[in-house]
Amino acid sequence: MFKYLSEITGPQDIKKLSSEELTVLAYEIRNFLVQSVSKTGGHLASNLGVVELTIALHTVFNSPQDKFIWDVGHQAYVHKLLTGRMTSFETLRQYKGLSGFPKRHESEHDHFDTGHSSTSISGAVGMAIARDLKGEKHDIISIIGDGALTGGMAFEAINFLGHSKHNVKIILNDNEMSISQNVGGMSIALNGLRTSENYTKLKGTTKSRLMRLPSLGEPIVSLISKLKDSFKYFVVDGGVFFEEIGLTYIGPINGHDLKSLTKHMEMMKQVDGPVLLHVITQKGKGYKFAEDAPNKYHGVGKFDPFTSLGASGKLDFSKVFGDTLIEIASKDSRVVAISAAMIDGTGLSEFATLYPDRTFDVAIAEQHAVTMAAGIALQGLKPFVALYSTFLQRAYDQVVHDICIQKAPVVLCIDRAGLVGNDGETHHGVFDISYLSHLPNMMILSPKDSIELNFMLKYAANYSEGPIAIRYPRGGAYEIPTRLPESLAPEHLVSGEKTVIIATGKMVKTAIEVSKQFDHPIGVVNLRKIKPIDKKELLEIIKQYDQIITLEDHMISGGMGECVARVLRKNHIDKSIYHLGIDDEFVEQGDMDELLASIGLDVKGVEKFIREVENG
Ligand SMILES: Cc1ncc(C[n+]2csc(CCOP(=O)(O)OP(=O)(O)O)c2C)c(N)n1
Ligand SMILES: CC(=O)[C@@H](O)[C@H](O)COP(=O)(O)O
Ligand SMILES: [Mg+2]
Repeated sequence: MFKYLSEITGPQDIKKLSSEELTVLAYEIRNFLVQSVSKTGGHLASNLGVVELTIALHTVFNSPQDKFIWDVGHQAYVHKLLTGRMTSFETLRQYKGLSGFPKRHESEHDHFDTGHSSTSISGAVGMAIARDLKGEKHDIISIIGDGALTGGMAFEAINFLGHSKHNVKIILNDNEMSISQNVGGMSIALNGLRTSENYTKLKGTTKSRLMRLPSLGEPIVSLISKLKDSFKYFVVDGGVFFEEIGLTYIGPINGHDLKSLTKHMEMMKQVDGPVLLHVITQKGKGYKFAEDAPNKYHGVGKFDPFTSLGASGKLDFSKVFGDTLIEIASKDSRVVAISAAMIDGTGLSEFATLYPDRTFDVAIAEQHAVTMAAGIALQGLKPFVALYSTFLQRAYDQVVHDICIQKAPVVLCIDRAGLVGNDGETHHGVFDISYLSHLPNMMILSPKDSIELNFMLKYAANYSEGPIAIRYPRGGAYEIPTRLPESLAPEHLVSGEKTVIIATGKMVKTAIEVSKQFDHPIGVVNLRKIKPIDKKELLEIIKQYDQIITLEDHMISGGMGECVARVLRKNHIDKSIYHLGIDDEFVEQGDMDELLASIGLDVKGVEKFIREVENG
């Protein structure tokens, strides 16, 4: 069915194909991607946009000697297909299956693991330094999107590269999209290049323009070094920003024109120094539904390829957050929302429509988001910063230095806390309690269900003593039928004997299920305020038990359990305490239930553990 694609075992097979055959290959790849991702879920739209770009890379460069670094890495599916991994696609993002991101352990063609944005240029510069010191000769190519280019790290790397002058190639894949519309001054500047008269003309005349260039190889090298100043305006009078900072700029070029891509990549190959090729692509290219709504097809679950994805409409914790914030903001004009390129994912879309002047999407700039929130808070407004747990890792120092030390009353709304599932180790939010709980002035809340999340957000809106972090999980929201929350003190949900489980967040639900598996009652406590722990109330509850099991989908080290153990130690309570959570390992990808089972945090695993403890 896939005449050319099925025959590709590695880049050497692509190099044998004629330009006509490569065009058919591109068509087959798009077909394959839509069919395959519709069965597994995955990052579709970005990959549809880089089909020709990736074919051209593998035609011009020699992987694995030449090394590609894919920024974020969610767009590396085509690269995986062209490097012998086609048959693994049925396991994409599944437990033990093909990763949705580049993985060094997966292939000799993957050289740098990614998942978080804006790391590729720094990684490439590092590899170039090593190459040069070792006296090796090969190319290192960072492929970075216009969204990822908004991240501070990318600027830091370009700043360094502009003066270090290492031979690093950067392909800027500009599709005008982050997950949603890309935002920011850089995005406006790129738009200037895209819409420049020369590029508009060039789109139709690439061929004739290129014909006027000298043939590739030595002549172009000398042309570049002799005519550096005119070369920088080679295609359009643009790219000045990159040029002034010290990079050679080529572009913009049409990223769906294979011939043009190949010629310009050959050209950039000749440049001995930092060079950026600006490629214009369309996110979702070739699949109408994704072209029309690239944000909906950025990351998808399983879908029917013949019908459009419906609006999800499902009530997840992000939606509970967004809806509650709208309710709060309607009564409190101090409330503003901040997102770092994740308006949709964090449930802020509706808020942004209702309150455009009070919504700030700062692009992929978590550090800036946090410090900006401190500035807003210290001037008497109430910023709610919605970030995924894993991406807040970027802004650790800003949380310490700008929020905690100044006691800025910022609300950190930490979405995707705990395991996230198929994105795997780069995306699990399993470190936030550790990196927040040791910070003076920080309060950490962790709702057991959607009712508690609503309650905590309202509590945070009225709290002005300092920062509050509220962590909640990825996925469907639910309510556990208990009393409505009146306070944040530990909640003794199930009374038991001998053994009590102290759980937090979504693991409270698991603990309740576990307690039902026993003939004798097992106690359950909902520790919804992790820091500071209301020790009087907690000690009062646990005095009736002999042993304590703490349960969290977070690292054990620095996690909730260790916070509880510290309270016991400080108060000279000598009871057995066991911690269930994630041990000293990165948890891989997979469906959530599978992952929880694999690390013993499902109902069965916790039950087994308690039986072992109880039976000595
Ligand atoms: C530090 C960080 N923040 C947020 C994200 C979430 N994220 C993943 S892809 C993406 C958009 C990237 O846009 P771009 O680089 O232009 O690639 P495209 O999807 O357009 O191909 C975002 C915000 C991330 N991976 N890393
Ligand atoms: C690649 C990336 O970082 C995001 O696209 C991420 O995969 C989104 O995760 P959610 O599906 O949880 O929003
Ligand atoms: Mg983009």
